[in-house]
Amino acid sequence: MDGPAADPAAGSAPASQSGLHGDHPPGPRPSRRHFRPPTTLVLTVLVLAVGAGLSVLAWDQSRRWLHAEEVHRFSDRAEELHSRLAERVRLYEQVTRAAASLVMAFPALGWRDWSRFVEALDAPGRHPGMTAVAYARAVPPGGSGDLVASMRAVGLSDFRIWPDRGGDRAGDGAERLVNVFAAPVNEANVRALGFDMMSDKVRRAAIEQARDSGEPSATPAVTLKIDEAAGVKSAFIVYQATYRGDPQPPSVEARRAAFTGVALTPVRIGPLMGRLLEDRRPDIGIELYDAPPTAGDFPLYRSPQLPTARQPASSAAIAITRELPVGGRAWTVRYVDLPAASPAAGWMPPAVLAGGLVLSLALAAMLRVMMATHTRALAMAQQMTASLRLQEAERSRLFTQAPLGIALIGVDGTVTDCNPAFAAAAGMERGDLLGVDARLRLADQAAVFALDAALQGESGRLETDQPLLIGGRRSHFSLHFQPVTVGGDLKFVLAFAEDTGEKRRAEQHIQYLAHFDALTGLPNRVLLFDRLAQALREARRDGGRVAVLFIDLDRFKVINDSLGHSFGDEVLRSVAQRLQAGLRDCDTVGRLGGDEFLIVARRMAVPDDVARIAGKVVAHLASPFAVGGRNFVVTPSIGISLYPDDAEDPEGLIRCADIAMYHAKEHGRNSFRFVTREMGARSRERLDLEGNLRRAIQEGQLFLVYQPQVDTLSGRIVGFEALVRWRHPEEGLIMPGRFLPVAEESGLVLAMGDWVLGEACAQIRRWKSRFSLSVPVAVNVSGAQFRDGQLPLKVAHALDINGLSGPELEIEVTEGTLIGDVEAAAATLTALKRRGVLIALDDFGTGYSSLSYLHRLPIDKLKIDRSFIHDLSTGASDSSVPRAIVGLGRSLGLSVIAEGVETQEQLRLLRDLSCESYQGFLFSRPVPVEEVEQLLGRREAGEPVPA
Ligand SMILES: Nc1nc2c(ncn2[C@@H]2O[C@@H]3COP(=O)(O)O[C@H]4[C@@H](O)[C@H](n5cnc6c(=O)[nH]c(N)nc65)O[C@@H]4COP(=O)(O)O[C@H]3[C@H]2O)c(=O)[nH]1
Repeated sequence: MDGPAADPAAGSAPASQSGLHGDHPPGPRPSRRHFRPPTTLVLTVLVLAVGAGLSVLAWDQSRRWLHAEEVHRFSDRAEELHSRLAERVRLYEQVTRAAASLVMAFPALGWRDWSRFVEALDAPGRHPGMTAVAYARAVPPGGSGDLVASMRAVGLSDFRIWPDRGGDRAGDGAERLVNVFAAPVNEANVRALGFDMMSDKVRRAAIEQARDSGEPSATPAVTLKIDEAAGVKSAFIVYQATYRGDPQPPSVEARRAAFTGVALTPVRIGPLMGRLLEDRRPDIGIELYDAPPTAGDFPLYRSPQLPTARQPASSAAIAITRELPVGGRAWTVRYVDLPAASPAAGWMPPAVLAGGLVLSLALAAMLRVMMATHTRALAMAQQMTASLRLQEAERSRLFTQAPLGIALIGVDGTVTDCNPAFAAAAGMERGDLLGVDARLRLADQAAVFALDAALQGESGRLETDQPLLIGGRRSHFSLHFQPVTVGGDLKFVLAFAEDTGEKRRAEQHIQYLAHFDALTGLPNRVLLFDRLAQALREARRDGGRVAVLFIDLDRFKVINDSLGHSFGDEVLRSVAQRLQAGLRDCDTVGRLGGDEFLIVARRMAVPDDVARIAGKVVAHLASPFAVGGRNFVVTPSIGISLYPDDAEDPEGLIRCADIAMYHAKEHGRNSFRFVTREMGARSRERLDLEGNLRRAIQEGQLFLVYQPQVDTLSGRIVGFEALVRWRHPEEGLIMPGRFLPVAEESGLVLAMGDWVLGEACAQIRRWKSRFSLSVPVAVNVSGAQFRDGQLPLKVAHALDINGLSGPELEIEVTEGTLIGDVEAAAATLTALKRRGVLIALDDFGTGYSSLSYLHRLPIDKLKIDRSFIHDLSTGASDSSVPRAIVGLGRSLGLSVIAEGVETQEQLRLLRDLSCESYQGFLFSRPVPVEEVEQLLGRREAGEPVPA
């Protein structure tokens, strides 16, 4: 039935898809060579460097661009300026030419005409720098006198030709060219009249040039005669020759021959340039040279903003040099950009640089932040990858180590993967399971249906008691099929298998424990209540009666305490068996806890039926039990309640039966009682009593009475027994028989015992001092007090604070108190004895055990229980027990006292038995302190006391 062999590799596809069963063991993967990105710092520096480089480039480019722009702008301005300068110079030439034309047109032109002509021209006003428009007449050799005469004739009386060249320069025959007209008329111009132009070499050259060319001709830079006093050199003079006859003779010779003089216009270059530049911002500087300048040349003009020749010109300064034709000369004009004066976008390159640098910095900072973010993201990604790997490994581990069986079943129904838990649940090897067709191998048909449904896309669960797979081991399994789809397509089915067999058994056990008593196997309180409720429902329906029998084992606590708990447990098991044996099937016996059992008896017709059952229980338990090699009898006290007579619900019935059980116990044990109305009331009273007793101890409502103990022969008082009483504020005197059981059950007996001990010792001290009391006073100590472990300490304390040495006090313990743990009892008694107190064994003869332990205990006195004394007088039994006790005491060296002696007859018999002392109503009832004191007083006085 293994089916076709499946390809395990193909089969494991879903597993690898799901990643449940990874091939790789968890742990670090083989390391790979990773591209290590440049560090953030390197990249940042790189970006910063590139950014700075680009910024510098941009700065340089913008600087160049600005420069080009500036050059362009500057050359425009320079060209414009140059053309204006050229225009102005041309105007000077025209004015000169016009003046020459005037002379040629009117050779007889007078001084006044000239002046009018110049005024009309408004030469100095319209032509800045032009100081005058003048005319110098050629004076042939020897002609100077005529000229002077003619000039003086027209009113220029001071006219003379100057400089004096020594009468036509020693007859050099040189032609003179004398300034005859100069307008406007002013002092300077008039002073210049008569000047012989030819006397100056520079001027003569220009004049000859003008004469020979017929064109305007200019001098190089000269100092005008009018400026000589000031020494200003920067001026030039434009000359235009005048001819006789033909205004423009055709040849040089003709021109020389016809030459009559020159019109001239002296021009100061400063004003000329000043006017030229005055409407401009000082953004351009001009240097004017008479010829192409060579190093060290002094310019005709230099703008004041320009550095002087001594100051080095900025190499960066933009300059253009142009040639300017001036009266046949070629001036050189150098235009220089004045960057300081130019507010052009000089800020731009630094701004570009600064901006670029700032941008680079910002970029670098941004990059740094981005890189940091990137690094963080990378770290996070690595962390996530690591955690994903861890998860994957965890999942894989989970799959393999999961206690839940998990299998992956492919769409064709074959097992493609499974974990060890699934294989274990199936009882097969994992390898044998892979490739198996699950639908053919599932043992439970319901599981096959569920798997089919899962392969159709429907999940399903089921529980099965059959093996998981055919041939597998049997248990109880919980199966769950879960289809896994991706995008609506079924990929595989997950099968979860849990072996719940163990769990089920545990649950069943818990269920059992929840309803059955682990010790006896009987139904426990829960199940008892359930059965009782069920029985009540049935009785309600059928009208029958249900009886509840509350069984408590008499003195079981003593058995348990004295013989050990395992012994007690054995007794309880034996009791349980006997109780069960005697009942009908329809009845239920259960254990409520401790030594309490409950019987629920159904279909009771009359109370007698119940009584019969109770009687049977008593009878069944009557025969002795043999446990741990001992034979002993366990008697029950049974309380009975009936439905519907006493109560209608389980709680009520059990409470009633409980109350009745207490009554059975109080009235002789080993018996049963039906509950009565009065019993309920008493049970409530019991509860009230506990509360009141608590208050009584605190509020001092307790007091002690003392019963004398008397010598049987002499009748002398040999001691007293202190007995506690309760004076209830409303109910009056309450005897210990009523409140002691409550005190013992509630634990109040400890506080009460402390009080009794303290009070008795205090009383002894008082009597000792007042009556020289020499007999002991006995105090009863309950079992709880005795087992408390504190008794020797408490006794010592009570003695100490009252200054008692010990023998004044006698401690009475019952035989039952001692037999539980003889060793411990012996230790406590020894401790008491060591403190000097006397020990009396109360109720002696009623105990269970043999008297063998007596010699091991430090006891002083045996008290014969009063039931034996009572029986003595009634003749109910012989005197063998008191006799034996007296004999025992004697043989052990113990004194013996009889309790409850009421009659002379009893006293007589005791004397016969040689019992030393007695106490009882015959001599005195327990009496209050005052009465004791009367007795003591009389005795001290030597009076006889009643005997
Ligand atoms: N019928 C009859 N009874 C006689 C006669 N002579 C004495 N009795 C009574 O017998 C009881 C003697 O005390 P018990 O055996 O120690 O029995 C005591 C004792 O076991 C317990 N008890 C009393 N006082 C204390 C106490 O202070 N502490 C403790 N732990 N138990 C106490 O209560 C029990 C009952 O005490 P009481 O009611 O005082 O009852 C007393 C006393 O009144 C007699 O001639 N005839």
